[in-house]
Amino acid sequence: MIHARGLRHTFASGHGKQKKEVVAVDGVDLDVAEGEVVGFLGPNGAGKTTTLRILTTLLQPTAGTATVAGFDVAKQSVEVRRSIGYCSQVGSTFSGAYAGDEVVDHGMLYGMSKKDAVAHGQALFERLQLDGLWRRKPRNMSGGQKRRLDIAMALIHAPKLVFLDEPTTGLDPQARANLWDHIASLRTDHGATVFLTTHYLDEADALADRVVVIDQGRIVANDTPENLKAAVSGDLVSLEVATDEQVAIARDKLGSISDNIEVDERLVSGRVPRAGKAVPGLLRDLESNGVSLESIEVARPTLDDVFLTLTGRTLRDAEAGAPEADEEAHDD
Ligand SMILES: Nc1ncnc2c1ncn2[C@@H]1O[C@H](COP(=O)(O)OP(=O)(O)OP(=O)(O)O)[C@@H](O)[C@H]1O
Repeated sequence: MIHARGLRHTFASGHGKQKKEVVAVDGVDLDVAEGEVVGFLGPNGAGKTTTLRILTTLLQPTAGTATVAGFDVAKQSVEVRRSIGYCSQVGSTFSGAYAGDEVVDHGMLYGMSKKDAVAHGQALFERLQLDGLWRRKPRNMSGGQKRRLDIAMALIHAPKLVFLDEPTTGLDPQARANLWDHIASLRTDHGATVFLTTHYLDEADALADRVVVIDQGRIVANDTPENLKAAVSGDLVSLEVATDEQVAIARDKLGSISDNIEVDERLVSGRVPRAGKAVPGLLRDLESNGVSLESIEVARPTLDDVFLTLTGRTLRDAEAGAPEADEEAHDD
């Protein structure tokens, strides 16, 4: 469905002597198969939106090639646009008309008859829990309803591939969880392939079969959330021992299966690959050496841990260090 090779995009930023080049996307290779849900994850300024805009033909790559739904993004933009649904980060700009009319107009733009657009639009409203809102103006809708309306617009022409740019940004936790259900149903109910950007780790984890991590314009990881977490970080095992004397023994025993032990008073912790397998043996070892535990905790790694291991920075550090976009720069 998506095949990109060596995609690169540079923006000119600043004026006169201050003029410099910002490399937003720096040699991206990407493959997305039919039926996959892929999460494109990275901190602010990593290059997610720029990549997405290239794949949806809104921006020409400075270098590299990409095909989307079998069409070349640089040479067959009309065919690409007809084959995809796109929900941008800012959402649609609504004209003040009724929600239903907006969706129908959008479908007719894609060449649908009015009758088909109304029928499909109404079915989508029902599936996306927008029933009763056909004759409501989008400006009078809640944030979650507007995002679902954006998704209805993106789906009106029944595309087989849907791009969602940060679909849940700005929503409260309940509206986010609700939208997750709808995003998951894009594949199950509509048979769509989904490519979504996010900087929420839990979102990629919950929705995506595969996570592609981008940092400073480059892909730094590409795997299932499970494999990423298992391969890179290991699980965090934290042992709380009963007495000060036991700390050294616990450090020694946990240290035999973990490389980076940390001690905080009577709490001894370290990362252990596949802790589920290693911990029973560790517990026996501790017990036979006279260590009694107050508590033990095993935490699965998060994708945040993965990012830290891959780049040496937390997602928060990475976002704080991202260069500012130049609003006046030209896109292409
Ligand atoms: N129009 C522009 N002119 C100049 N620089 C730009 C422009 N758009 C983006 N950039 C820069 O390109 C880099 C990548 O930006 P991009 O918007 O693709 O990142 P992102 O990963 O989508 O970030 P976010 O999560 O904040 O949306 C950033 O350094 C950004 O400042």
